[in-house]
Parts: sequence; structure tokens; C-alpha cells
Amino acid sequence: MNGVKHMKWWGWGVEGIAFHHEDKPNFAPFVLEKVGLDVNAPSGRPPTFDEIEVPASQLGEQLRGELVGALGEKYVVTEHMDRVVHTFGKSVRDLVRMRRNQLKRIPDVVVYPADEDQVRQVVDAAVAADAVLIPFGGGSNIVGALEPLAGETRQIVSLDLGRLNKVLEIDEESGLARIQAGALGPALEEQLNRRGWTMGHFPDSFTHSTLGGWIATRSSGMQSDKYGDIGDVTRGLRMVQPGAVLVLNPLPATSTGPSVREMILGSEGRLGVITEAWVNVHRLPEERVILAYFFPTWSKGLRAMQAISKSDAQVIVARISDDRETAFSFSTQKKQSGVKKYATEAIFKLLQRRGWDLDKLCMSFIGFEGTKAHVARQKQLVKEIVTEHGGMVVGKGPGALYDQKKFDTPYLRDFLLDRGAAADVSETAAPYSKLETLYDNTIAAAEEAMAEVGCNGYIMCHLSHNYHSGACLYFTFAIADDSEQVLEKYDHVKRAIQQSFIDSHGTLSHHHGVGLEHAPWMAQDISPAGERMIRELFDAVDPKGNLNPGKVVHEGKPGITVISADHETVD
Ligand SMILES: Cc1cc2nc3c(=O)[nH]c(=O)nc-3n(C[C@H](O)[C@H](O)[C@H](O)COP(=O)(O)OP(=O)(O)OC[C@H]3O[C@@H](n4cnc5c(N)ncnc54)[C@H](O)[C@@H]3O)c2cc1C
Repeated sequence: MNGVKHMKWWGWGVEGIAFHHEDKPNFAPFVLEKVGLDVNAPSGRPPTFDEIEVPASQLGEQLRGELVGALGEKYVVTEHMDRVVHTFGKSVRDLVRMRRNQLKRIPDVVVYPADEDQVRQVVDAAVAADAVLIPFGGGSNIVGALEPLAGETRQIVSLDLGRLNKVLEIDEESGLARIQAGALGPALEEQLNRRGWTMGHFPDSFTHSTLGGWIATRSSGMQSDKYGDIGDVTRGLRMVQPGAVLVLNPLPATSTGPSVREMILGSEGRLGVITEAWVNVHRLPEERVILAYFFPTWSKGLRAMQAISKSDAQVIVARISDDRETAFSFSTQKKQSGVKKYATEAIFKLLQRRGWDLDKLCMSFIGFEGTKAHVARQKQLVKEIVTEHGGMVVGKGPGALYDQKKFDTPYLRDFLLDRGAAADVSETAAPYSKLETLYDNTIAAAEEAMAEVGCNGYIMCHLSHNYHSGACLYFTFAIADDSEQVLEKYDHVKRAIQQSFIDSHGTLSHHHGVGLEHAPWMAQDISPAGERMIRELFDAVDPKGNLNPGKVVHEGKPGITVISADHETVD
């Protein structure tokens, strides 16, 4: 044992936690109505590890000797379980392939360096042996950013940063912390909180993703409206590259040419291994509260979020679900009794009396932080804007529940896979002026694609992050299908959604990155000239393609339209 813990090899999160619906009376009828799936029918189960065929390690004696010489025997691991855990991220494609025993090319060895010097020795040994080197954070990405290319013939080294998990120093005067790249969200927040600080970066995958992974994929957390995306938060860093260590000192701003910091953000292991970063940190707030609000329509709710984000309220999050996602959220509520039940019924009766169509109702969560006086003022400002847009305050209860449960929602995907439904997400950002059309186009494109492949499916959306000129729309979609063709059908729907983003003036991805999954659209997203610049940057730093090849841009294969390395077809 080397002290680094990982998620379940076959699914999300840790053993012993799973989604249950028995205490949620509306969930089963909702799923039956929307996708025709009976969640009470006997379910399947993930395979046991014995049922998985693990390809043999191709690690040669010479490279093994160098890695052991640098790290010690204990930290150079060729066990089946370690190699399998380091093969994929956690997209639905990854989960399905794992369940179906479809492991093609997996890392030959997993190494666990203790410090930057050991990272440097691993990188240099791997490049000298012409091996492939793939940095591994928490393994939570959903874009195929970790998996080795299916046809890879070279040795593959997965470099796990799990032992680099410390907050190294805090510059209290500047509000900066130097943190090692392998620190998972809870570990780094706990170390900061003990000294009265927070980074304020809380992606839904917070519990199982790392600082290095966030930087390498350009992550965004639920409180980005106040704290910024990881690109704003990250002020300096160190990256080990073949034969060099790149150092960027923490700076509030600089005008020294094109930004190297920005080149590293989103580089997905293709430019080297981030070992530590300087990030903005903030004093823990005196008070933090999330309130729920209802809006009569999606359109009114969207306008209210824009108005709130432009106001003096300075909220931490202004999020709204469409009517579809609101209905889904209600279906996951626990059985209510007593006062709660009557209060809920009374609110709905009131809304109906006011002429609201409850099928169009949209739920919003808005978060406030700061001193008590500041929070009170923020809430008042938001209440005024919500009222102007025809909405109403619901209160603390649902907001607190959302805040507590947000990190558990991902367990639902494994529950659905056991029962023959595949669910995943696609997200984008676009100017406010384009959002509604993008939303309509994407819902229509996904539903048409589901019909084309003959699947019952459901798609829903929320607005999750606001900026001066626009916002992120986050779509969740599921198809009911447990046939051998489920991934082909999923691809068809996923492609329709991604193409709709591009055609509707959105970006390919707001915060999940590119990996193999989104690489085929890069030329459409940033233009062929932009894609060429990225390709040439990667080639210049890594001429033999040793560093996580194939991610972000597919070298030399601009015609590829498919998503994963396993499913390449050329136009
Ligand atoms: C259920 C679920 C919810 C999610 N919610 C969010 C969300 O709210 N916001 C969000 O932004 N993302 C979210 N994600 C996506 C994912 O968590 C992010 O992409 C995250 O930033 C990945 O971090 P990681 O440490 O798990 O990286 P990994 O998955 O291990 O790696 C991702 C990529 O980064 C590279 N990499 C990792 N560490 C380093 C390093 N130190 N140096 C160089 N390269 C490195 C890897 O090689 C790989 O290419 C979610 C994913 C899931 C499954």
C-alpha cells in the first residue's frame, strides 16, 4: 500500500455509497413516464474484478529499473487493479466499457512520486525510453483525457500525483496559497480551513478531483460567480517538462507577451506535469446561505439570473434549472409528511391561483456569502430582482438540501447503468443574447437524435455559471438502452448536442475540457488556424509525442469525426 486512495474501479465515488430511490416515492413513476424504464424491475450489477480481462503489462526491465531506482520498489506498481483504475476517467463511455470488459490498451505501470524531483526523474526516464507518460489526478474527467490510445505500441506510464497533497505555504498578506498538484478538493480545503482560508473552488466532482486536474482541464466550481474559474484562481505554477522545469511566479497580472499560464491551463498532460500551483485564497466567510426561488418560465428565470449577476448583489452562485430539470429534482425528493407536506402543497396552490402553469415551473438556487449585514443586503437586492421577473422566494430548506447533496448526485449514473440507462452531461457557454436559441436548438437536436436511434430518452438543463457577457448552460441527458449498441446510440446523441453548441454560437465545452471526446470539433470551435497553433505548441514541447498523446487535438487526423480512440471513423 502506498497511501493513495482511488475511486471504485467500476464507477463513481467510494464503496458503500450508492443512490437509492425507495425513500423517494415520485422517482420510479417519473423515470417510467419519461424514458419507459422500470427501476423496480430486477437490476443488473457491475462485474466483479475477477471477470475483467486485464491485458498484460508491457513494461520492459530497463525502464522498470530506472523507475524503481528513482522512486523505490513500493511506488512502481504493475498490479492489475492499479493499472485498471488508471485507464479511464468517469464518463458514461468509460463506465460502460469497464462494465463490458472492453479494456484495450491500459497503462503498463503506475508510479507514485513523492516530490517534484521524483516527478522530474520519471518524466526524463519515460521520454528517454520513448514511453508514453500520462499524469493522473483524481481520475474524474469525463472527456477521455486519461485513456491511452487504443493502438499505442510504446510502454505507458501513468504518473499518479496522489502523494503530492499538501498546502505548502500561505502568503496571508497577498491572499495566495502554494499547494501541491495532487491534493484532492477535501484535503486542500481542510488544510486551508484550519488556518481560516478557502480557495472557494467547488466543482461537483470536488471530493474526487485534484488541483492539478482542475488546472489541466480548466475546471469551474459552483461558486465561480464570486471566486472565478480555475483559470482566474491560478496565479503561478511549476510544471515538469522533458529536461526542464517551467516556473511561473504568482502574479496578479502581467503583460509579458502571450500568456504561458493560459497555455498550461487546459493542457491535459500534453505539455508536462504540474507539480504545484499558487492560487488565490480568501478568508472564510462569516455567513453562507443558499436560497431557493421559483420562476414561472425558463425565459423569465434566465433574464433574472443575468440581472442578478450584473447587479450589486455579488452572489456566489445564481443557478436556474429548466422545467425538465425542476421536474426531475422534485422526483428525487424524499416523502414529505406533517407541516412540510402542507407547506409545499400550499405553495403550489398559491402559484396555481396566480396563474402559473406548474409544468413550466423552474427552480433556482442563489448563494450568498460574507458578513451578516452584507448577506442581508444581498438577499434584499436579489429578492427585488426576482420579484421584478415574476419569481418568488421559496426559502432555505431546498437550498440547504441541494448544498448538502450536490456531491452525491453522480452516484445516480451507476444506479441507472445497472438498470439499462446511460446518462451523461454536455456543457457550453455562450453570450446571453444567444442562450435561449442555443437551448431550444440543443433540446430539439438531442430529441431528434434520440428518435433517430430509436431510444426513449430525456434531456434537461440548468444555467450554472454567469459572466459579464454570458453564461454556461449545462445539459444532462439519458437514454434507456442496454443493447450492445448503447455507446453508438449515445455517440449519436452526444454528437448532435455538441454540434448544436457550435452551430448555435456556443463553445464545445465550458469546463470539462477536450480529451479525446471533444477533439474532433476543435477546428470548428477555435478555427483551423487556432487548432494548428495548439498542435504546433504540443509538437514543439514534445516532438516525439510522449506526453499524453491524442488529447485536445488528434495529430495529423483532422477528418476524424468520432469521439473516442476506440470508435474512430473518418469522413
Ligand atoms: C460526476 C462528475 C461531476 C463533475 N463536475 C465537474 C464540475 O462541476 N466542474 C468541473 O470543472 N469539472 C467537473 N467534472 C469533470 C472533472 O472532475 C474535471 O475535469 C476535473 O478537473 C478533473 O480533475 P482530476 O484531478 O480528476 O483529473 P484527471 O481526470 O485525473 O485528469 C484529467 C486530465 O488532466 C491531466 N492532469 C491531471 N493532473 C495533472 C497534473 N498534475 N499535471 C498535468 N496534467 C494533469 C490528466 O493527464 C488528464 O489529461 C465532473 C466529473 C464528474 C464525473
